[in-house]
Amino acid sequence: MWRIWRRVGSLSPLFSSPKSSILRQDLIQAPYRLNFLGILSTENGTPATIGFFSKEKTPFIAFVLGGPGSGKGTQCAKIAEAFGFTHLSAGDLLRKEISSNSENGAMILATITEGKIVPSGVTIKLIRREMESIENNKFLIDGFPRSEENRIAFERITGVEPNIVLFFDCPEDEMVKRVLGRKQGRVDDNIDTIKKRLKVFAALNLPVINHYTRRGKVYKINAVGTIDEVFEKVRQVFDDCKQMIK
Ligand SMILES: Nc1ncnc2c1ncn2[C@@H]1O[C@H](COP(=O)(O)OP(=O)(O)OP(=O)(O)O)[C@@H](O)[C@H]1O
Ligand SMILES: Nc1ccn([C@H]2C[C@H](O)[C@@H](COP(=O)(O)O)O2)c(=O)n1
Ligand SMILES: [Mg+2]
Repeated sequence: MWRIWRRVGSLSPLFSSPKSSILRQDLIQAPYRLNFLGILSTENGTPATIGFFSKEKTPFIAFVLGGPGSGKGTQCAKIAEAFGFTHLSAGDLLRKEISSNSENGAMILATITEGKIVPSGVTIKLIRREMESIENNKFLIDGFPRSEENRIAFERITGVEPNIVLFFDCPEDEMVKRVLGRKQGRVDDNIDTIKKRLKVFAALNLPVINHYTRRGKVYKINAVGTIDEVFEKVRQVFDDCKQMIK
């Protein structure tokens, strides 16, 4: 089983307050603490790593990034069908939390309505829960990481980096047009929130894409064109990566 949650490295004793994050309660069985960014650290403040996966069974992970309305969800559905991936949308998982009246529902709703980013611990917990419950070794993680804080927290907690990162590059006016035309009743599909989301994308998500570009992991796809035209470019990426995908 690749779904083995194991501890990597030796870590110092926990000191914590009782009202702690979901991360510590649910992800952490051993003596760690969270720093002010919500990132695990040891007692002396150095980042700690807890692996999600056993080495032999680490899944193939593709992060799927792009601005609001760039077509991430649309293309992920097609990739999942054509290449047998499980599609996990961070936004969909957060919306499900809102509709299930979970303890974080109100906070998530307020954050999404403002076009801001939900704390990493909350989102990673939801992603982890899905990855644990699904028997697949190929995951598309859509809309995550949205910020360097998301990215660093995920890498520290899982001990892995994505195998590849798809970046759907789309002009802002096209993204606005698509989001306003979506008509799925999303609280954030209005012009005021879209403007905020575009700003958050440029300020917080582009640095993540730049980081993975430096790591040689980014496949930048021009998202302009019909859905099928864009998918042909995506298909080429996955065909080229076939050897890497178990
Ligand atoms: N290539 C395309 N051409 C025209 N419309 C598209 C294209 N791709 C997706 N759309 C439409 O644009 C809208 C937004 O697409 P989608 O939901 O896939 O974007 P997204 O990147 O997941 O956005 P968000 O980050 O807001 O979830 C949908 O209504 C979708 O049908
Ligand atoms: N990693 C994430 C992903 C999503 N969110 C919040 C903020 C987004 O505006 C909203 C909708 O996501 P989408 O469906 O557009 O991918 O969900 C977040 O806080 N952190
Ligand atoms: Mg989406």
